[in-house]
Parts: sequence; C-alpha cells; structure tokens
Amino acid sequence: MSTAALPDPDDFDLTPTKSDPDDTTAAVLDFVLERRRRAERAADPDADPDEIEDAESFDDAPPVEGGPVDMADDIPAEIRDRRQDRRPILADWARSWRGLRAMVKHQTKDAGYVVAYHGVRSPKYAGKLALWAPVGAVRGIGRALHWAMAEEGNWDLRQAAAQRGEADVWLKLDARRQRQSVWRWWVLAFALLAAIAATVVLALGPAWWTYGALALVVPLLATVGRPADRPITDRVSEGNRYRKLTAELVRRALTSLQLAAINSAVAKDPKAIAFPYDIHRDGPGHIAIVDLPYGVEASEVIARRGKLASALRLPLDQVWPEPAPGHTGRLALWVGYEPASQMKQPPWPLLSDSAKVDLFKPFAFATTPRLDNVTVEMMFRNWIFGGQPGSGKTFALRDLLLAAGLDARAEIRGYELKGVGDFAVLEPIMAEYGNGFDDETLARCFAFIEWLYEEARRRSKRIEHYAKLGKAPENKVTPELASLKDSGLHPLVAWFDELQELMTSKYGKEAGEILEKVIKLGRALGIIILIGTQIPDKDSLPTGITRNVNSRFCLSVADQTANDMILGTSAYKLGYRATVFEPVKEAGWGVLRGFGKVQSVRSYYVDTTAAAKIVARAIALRTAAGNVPTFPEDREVAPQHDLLADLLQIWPGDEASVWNETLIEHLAELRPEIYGGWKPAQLTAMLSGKPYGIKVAQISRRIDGKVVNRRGPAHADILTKATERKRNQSGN
Ligand SMILES: Nc1ncnc2c1ncn2[C@@H]1O[C@H](COP(=O)(O)OP(=O)(O)OP(=O)(O)O)[C@@H](O)[C@H]1O
Repeated sequence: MSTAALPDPDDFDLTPTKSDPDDTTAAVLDFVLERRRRAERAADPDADPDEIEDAESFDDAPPVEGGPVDMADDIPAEIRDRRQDRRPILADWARSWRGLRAMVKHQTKDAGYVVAYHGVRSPKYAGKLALWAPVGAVRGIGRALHWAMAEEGNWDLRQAAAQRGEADVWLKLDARRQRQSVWRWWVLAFALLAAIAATVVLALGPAWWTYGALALVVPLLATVGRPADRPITDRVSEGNRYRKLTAELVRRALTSLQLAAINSAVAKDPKAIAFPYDIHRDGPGHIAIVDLPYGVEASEVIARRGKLASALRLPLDQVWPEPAPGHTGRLALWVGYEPASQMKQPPWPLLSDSAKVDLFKPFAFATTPRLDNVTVEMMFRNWIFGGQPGSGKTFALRDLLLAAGLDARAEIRGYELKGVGDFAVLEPIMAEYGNGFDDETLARCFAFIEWLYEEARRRSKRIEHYAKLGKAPENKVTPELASLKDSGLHPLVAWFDELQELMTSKYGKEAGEILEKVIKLGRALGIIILIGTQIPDKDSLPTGITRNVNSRFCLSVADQTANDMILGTSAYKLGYRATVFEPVKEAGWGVLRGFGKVQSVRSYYVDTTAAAKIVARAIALRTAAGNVPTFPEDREVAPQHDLLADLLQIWPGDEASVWNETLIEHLAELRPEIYGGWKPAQLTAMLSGKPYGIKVAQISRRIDGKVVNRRGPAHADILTKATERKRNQSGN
C-alpha cells in the first residue's frame, strides 16, 4: 500500500502502552525508538496491515457517538439507559399511519405492476405451458420410475464391485437396492391409484374442479419439462421498479463520488463506511444512516447529490442525502420509492373548514420529500423568499398570508410589485394592498415602509408601557397583548413581492435603510416582514436586510451567489443547494432555513380557487372578531383613537363623575403613545372644546377627612355625546 510505504513521523499512538496493571510507576516511552519501530513495521511489505494497529484494539462495530470519555461507575443508571441505543420494537413504517399507508400503497402499487406485467405476457406463457407440460409429464414419469428402481448411486457401486470381482459385495448391494426399491414401488403404486381416483373424481365433479387441477398441475409439469435456462415467466424488469437500498449499493455509490478521503479510507478498511442502524423503511422510501469514514463530513457527500444519484442509477429527486444528528460525519440517505416530482402532495391542512391559525404557534407550510408535514412560525420572524421566475415563491409567500388571514388579529398590508395580481384574492382581508410597478405604486410602497418605521416606534412605546405594568415580561409582544383589543400590538404582517422593483428604483437606497431598521426593531413588536425577490444580488436586496432576516426559503436559483444570498454565506458549500431544483417543473421546492435543521421542502400548493375559499373563511373569522371592514386603511393616523370611546372603555366602575387625573391615568394605560403625559387641563380643553362641548365640572371628594375639589366629566354626558355622534354618523 502506498501509504504504508510513507510512514508519517508524527503518527504515534498517544494511548499508553499495555503494562503491568499493578505497576503504578509511569513508563517512559522513547518516542524516537517507537517511531523507528513503527516505520520499520510499516515499510515491511509482508507485514499484515492490521498489525500496524494493535490487533486487539481493532473494533469493527459501528462507532458509538459521543460516548462518555471516562466510563465512571458513578454515572447515574438513567443516563446510561438513555445512552443505550435500543431498536424500536415496531419497525419505523409500522409506527405511524403515514408510514403504514405509504408502505401499503407502495406494496399495492408494486404488486399491481407485477400483475399487469405478467398479465400482458399471459398468452406467451400459455404457449410455453402447452409446449413444456407434455415434456414435463414424460420427464416426470421417467424420474418417478428411476426413483422407484432405486438405481441412483447403487448402480455405480454395484458396477465397481463387479469390476473388482467381488460377487458377494455385488449381491449385498443389489439386495439393499431391492429393499429400498420395494417400498418405493408401493409409494408409486399408491400415487398412481390416487391419480386415477383424482381423475375419476374430477371427471364426475363440476368443470371448475378440473380447471383448478389443471391450473395447479400444468405449470408444475411445465416447470419440470422446461430447459433449466428458460423460465416460463419473464423476469420483471428491475429498471422501472424501485431499487431496494442495500448497504452494498450505498457503499458503491459513496465510493463513486470521487471523494479521495472516502476512497482511501475504504481501500484501507472496507468497513470504513459503517451503518449504525439497519437500512429500513421510512415513509414512502428507505433510509440508510451512514457513518462516513473518519474525517469525512456529511456535507461533502450532500454537495455531490448529482453524483450520488448517478451512482445509484436513480433520478435526482429520488435521492435525498441530509446530515444526520449525532456527529458531522453521519449521513442520512433517504431514497424514495419514486421521484418526488411524481409523488402526490397531501392537501394543505389549513384548507379544512375548521382550520384556524394562531400566529404565535406553528402551522403547516410545506412537506418534505417523504411527505412529512413541515411547520413554520411567523411571530417574531421575518422571511425572505427567493427564487428565479417560475420557482414558486409567490405561491409560497401567499401561503403565509393565507395563514395570517386565518388569525383574526393579524393586520395584513403589502405590495405586489410585479403587477400580475397573484395576491388580489386576499384583498378583502388586507388593510392595504398595492399592485404594480408604476411610480405611484412604488411611491406608496415607499411611504408604507416609512410608516412601518413610525409604527415600530409607536409600538416600542406601547411595549415599554406594558412592560412597566408587568404585561410584557420580555419586552416582547405576548399572545395576551396581541389579543387585547386596542393594545396596538396585534400582529402586523407587511409583505413585499418582487421587492427588487423598489430597491432598484429611485426610492431604493432609502427604502433599504429604513426597512433594515424596521426588521431589526419590529421583530419583538409583532411586525412581521415577508419579502419575495427574484434577483437576490446586493442591489436588489441590501445585505443589511438579508443579514437580519431569520427565516429563509430559497426556491430554485440559478447559481451559488443567489443561493448564498438567500440562505446565508457558505450554505452552498455546506451542501444546502437550491440550484438542484428546476424552475416550473419543480416549482414550490426549496431549501428552508430557520426552523430546526435546514432541509429541502415543497410548499403546499394552494391555487387561487382554494385560496379564495380560505379568504372567505378568514372574512367570517374577522367579522366575528370585529376586524372587517379591515383595519383602518388610512395608515397615517393609525392606530385610530376616539377619545369618547376610550373614556367609556376605561371608565372606572359605575361612578357618575370622575376626576380628570384618574381618567388620564387609565387612558395612558390604554394608549400610552397618545395619552401618556396628558395634563388635566388638556383633557378639560379637549372635552369642553369642539366638537364635543362636554361640561367638565368641579367634583368634590372627601380624602382623609378633607374635602378636595377637582374637575372631571360626568359619565352620562360622555355617553350621550357618543351615542349622538354615532347616530349622526350612521344617518350620513
Ligand atoms: N408548491 C407548489 N407545488 C406545485 N406547483 C407549484 C407550487 N408553487 C408554485 N407552483 C406552480 O408554479 C407556478 C409558478 O409559481 P409562482 O408564480 O409562485 O412562481 P414565481 O417564482 O413567483 O415566478 P414569477 O417570478 O415568474 O412570478 C405556479 O403557476 C404554480 O402552478
């Protein structure tokens, strides 16, 4: 071996040499001597390569991942138990309905294929049966007679005895043959009688008995009669069927990747590629967990997915290598029964009539190649969808908006800068919607981004206020605050499809800077930014934005730069490559990052008709929650407030009149950004001035035995004014 001829001078073993266990004095190892000895052993062409290692230390069992450094006795039993890899009692496919269904479906499909394959060839098989069955009958009778005479073996022995002239031996052998032969003739005679009886019964019985017997006997006879190399049935062509994943196949594929580290390791030790678990069914396919040779990372194999598929002789979208948990050298190679492009995706769970969404909780967004459901979240997240035309980013982005629609609290505003109208179906539930790439739409979109920043600032004040009240322990929006009417902290979903149109326009630079700030500031405040873009270069999508986005879905892209721009630096090198997907044909497929392990998924396909149904349900939910008509369209004054309504809302108990000071305290709690810092005189002025004209009189209260006079309005006056105004408005 060439490596053996070039000993590495630094290749010494750091484990102590075996010594007398009772000898507690440390042995001094002469490194120079030891290296020379090793070099000599390694250079010896006759030396057993295994002996270069300590033969006793060689362990061909799969390595135990991350085992304890020191097997101390005091490791608690429950931890030791947990570390034991127990194989599940039931096979993977039998442990879930999904697995069971996939297995049954696959087996049925497979069996159906085999039946159809042979069915088409049945006339040919019938011809073969007709030809070989008579031959088989004659041959069968011949064999039966031969067997009954018991000459097999005996004849040769008798012949040898005759040649040696040993007559008594010959006679003994013949007597033995006769003894064997007698009972065989009896068996044959009974078989013959049984056959005659069966023929009579068949002749007397119904016709289908005869057909049944023929169906049994004729193929048997034909099998006996046919030449050994010409089977009656054709072999089912393996090419079109699923190839079972075997360890040998995986080994061969891995060694065909031209990865020097794998090939040299396997050349030295064929067990360098190990399988810690048996290859088993997993959903609609098989999975092989592979421990790659020492020092080889799973990502190196994943990056060569095309070569792997070639080595397995399978289409690319049937072969899904992924990093497996445990260590970086562990690979999970999943091979589907059929290419992912031919597998039918289940319908989106949110299409069901009872589906609701809570944006604080995960919801279904996509499926894996095994058709497992992948859930995602929107709260405290910002998203980028990137991909070339026809990759499916608009549809994927729309899925999220539809989900947001089903949370009645969510306010949705956004711009489609392509001008096609893919999002028009959502218009009834959107507070703001722009479509087009004309200057006016771009200007509105830019103004919207500016407003978002202001809104983020307003929200930060509100959060500060609620944090003081102990209602926002992490200075973040909580589900309770989001649900609190008029808290101004409900989820705000701001989306931009084809953002590159704005970024490359005259508004681009400023818009990019502001949006980056919004992304940074708004995440904790319930502002969710969703961006779809076609050209992810730094002009179309400022790096300040990409860097701060925490959820990414990269659909089919043309090159490494685009891939890394969306998924993050080095994603391509690590094996996360959306370049493997073809636009249009594999629309909806992409690499999802930000939700546990990075993986390839396909977004749920929801066409516009299905989308319209979801929107209808969203309208019903929102009407019930009082959010239709939608959130105020005029965002400049958002959030809108109404002093009288607010006063009625915060009015303490059933007091007839309340001091201004007390009212301001409560008002500031409700809307800190508006009423925070108000003075009693200001409230008096607001109420008594236009348009309300409410009397704010002196109210006497006895505090600590003393009479205190302060100004404040009466509940009845405010209620009267509010009702009057409402009546006037509805009369208009
Ligand atoms: N998840 C999916 N599954 C199956 N087909 C899909 C999926 N998503 C999208 N498609 C199909 O791909 C087509 C293109 O999708 P989409 O319009 O979202 O692409 P795009 O990336 O936005 O392209 P463009 O930039 O040209 O608009 C759709 O018309 C749809 O038929």
